[in-house]
Amino acid sequence: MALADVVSKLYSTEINMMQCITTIIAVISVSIIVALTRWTLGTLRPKNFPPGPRVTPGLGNLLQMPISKSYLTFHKWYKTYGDLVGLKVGTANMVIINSPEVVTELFDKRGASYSGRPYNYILCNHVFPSDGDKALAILPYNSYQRRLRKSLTYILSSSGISRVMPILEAEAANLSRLCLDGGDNYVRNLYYWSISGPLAITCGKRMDDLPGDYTKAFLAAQKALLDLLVPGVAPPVDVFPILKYVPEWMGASWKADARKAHAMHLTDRTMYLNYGKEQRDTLKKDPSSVGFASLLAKIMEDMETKPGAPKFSDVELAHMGANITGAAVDTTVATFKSLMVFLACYPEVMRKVQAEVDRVGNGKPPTSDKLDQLVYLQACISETLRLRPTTPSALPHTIEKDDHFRGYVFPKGTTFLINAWTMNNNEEDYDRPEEWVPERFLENSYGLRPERFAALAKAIGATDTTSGDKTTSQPVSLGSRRVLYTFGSGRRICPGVEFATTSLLLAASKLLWAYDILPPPGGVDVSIETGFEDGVVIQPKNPLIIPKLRDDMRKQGLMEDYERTQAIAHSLIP
Ligand code: HEM
Repeated sequence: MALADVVSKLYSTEINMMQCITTIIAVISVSIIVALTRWTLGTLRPKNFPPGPRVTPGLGNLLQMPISKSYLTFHKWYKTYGDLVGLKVGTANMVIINSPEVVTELFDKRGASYSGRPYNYILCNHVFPSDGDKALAILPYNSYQRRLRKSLTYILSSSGISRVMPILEAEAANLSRLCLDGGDNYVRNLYYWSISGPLAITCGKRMDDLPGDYTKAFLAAQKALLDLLVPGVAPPVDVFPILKYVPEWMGASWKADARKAHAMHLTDRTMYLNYGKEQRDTLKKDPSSVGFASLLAKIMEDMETKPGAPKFSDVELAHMGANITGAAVDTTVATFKSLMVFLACYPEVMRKVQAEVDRVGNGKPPTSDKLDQLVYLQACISETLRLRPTTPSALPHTIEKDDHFRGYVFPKGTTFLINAWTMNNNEEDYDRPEEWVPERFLENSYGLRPERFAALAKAIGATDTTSGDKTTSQPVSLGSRRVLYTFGSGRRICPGVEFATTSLLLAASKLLWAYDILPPPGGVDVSIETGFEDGVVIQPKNPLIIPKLRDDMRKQGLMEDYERTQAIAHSLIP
């Protein structure tokens, strides 16, 4: 080949290469422009979407999204925009619901569509990566979620609560005994109490039989998980999916954190499964040796003996036990801490509660069969859940298909938040909503302004039976309106409502029978801005109240109550 031919060939190859590179660059540039344009358009407010703060193209409302005490910002937005506030979180659509009527219409009446959960990439892919390996609270609304939830009725329905009541009572009596340390280990004791009930009823193991540092291990695992949910701490991979691909060595340390959380939770739920199997084996060998079959042992028995019983894999059973405890502990402890702080802050209310528990207990700590007589204490718990709703925005729900409401359009996949904070602070509904006034729940079972309650009752044709003796107010249903929205609503409403309120009533009544609740040395701060933590649940920054024995006779009374209830619990779970 002549030199000229070689040069010309090389030259034309170079031209081809150049053309090729230019084409690739052009294709990449066009793809980036298309992707950016689509992203930017996706961050704009959809047509007929509820009003909300102005969006920034490319970011939506991300710049305005609060990362701390979000409910306070949501409340300001409610005052500007009303019952429904529409937001763009990146390209995702979010609607905040601020009124009970809208919650009823959407979550309750249209529950079949409004019961999904947003997909959380970190939890679903890294912490709980395999199928069936998912906490109930994050499962999509599907047949497995429904089967799992239904199985909980064995311990969480009204009859389930009666079944587990002796165990809950024993754990409440134990909390009173632990407080004989004068409050030195108050927070640790609260966790011990709140873990012990769910643990015993799900897998048939008492806390006393576990290694001494289990509370610590449990809390470390909870923290590892919750840290991955706190905005600002965890990276927003659901908003910017590209962040998923950032390798660990380039700063994506959340991947290591998620692995750690996965390992800790795997150890925990394996423990539940093994204890459940242990109890099932014991029951098989000698059914009379155990008085109470735990949730896991009962499901295993049903799977073995009843042909049509729902089937669960070992992974699913392990999750079931551990998840119940996980969902119960932080919420119950936070509510209890808030209740005690309010009682310490309002000694006159504490005295009224003590008068009630003394009357009901008749010389002893109140027993579980008298809980319905603790009307004033129940009012204090309801008022605490109103003023400091433990989960102020509940958990998000999503819709599977487009929907229309009041002229608005909600595109498929929109996330909805119940803004319990705003509903609980609504001035039209509540007299002096910013104050802790348990008496409002004696006026009527909803704690509403009397005239508001009467108007709502009239509107649905209900009869007010609360007039007369205010200390024995009869619950009057206001149709489908819930007393409070702190536990969410619709088909994903907290299944542990009765368990939580029963545990709180038991523990608080026994504690107040035995102790005065004194404020910590520096006093209590009940201001939401300065006195309460900024986290996944609302709880006091300084919960360290001082339980002071009312008199020495009460020590004897609480010890007798402890021994009596322990003997019963021990006969149920030896
Ligand atoms: C004061 C205590 C508690 C509060 C404030 C609370 C609050 C909530 C809220 C707001 C939800 C989401 C509801 C929704 O999506 O509409 C929820 C879900 C859940 N709660 Fe509770 N909870 C408490 C105690 C408990 C207890 C004691 C248990 C178990 C014994 C429990 C088990 C669950 C479970 C399993 C879910 C997930 C339900 C599902 O996704 O279908 N909770 N809770």
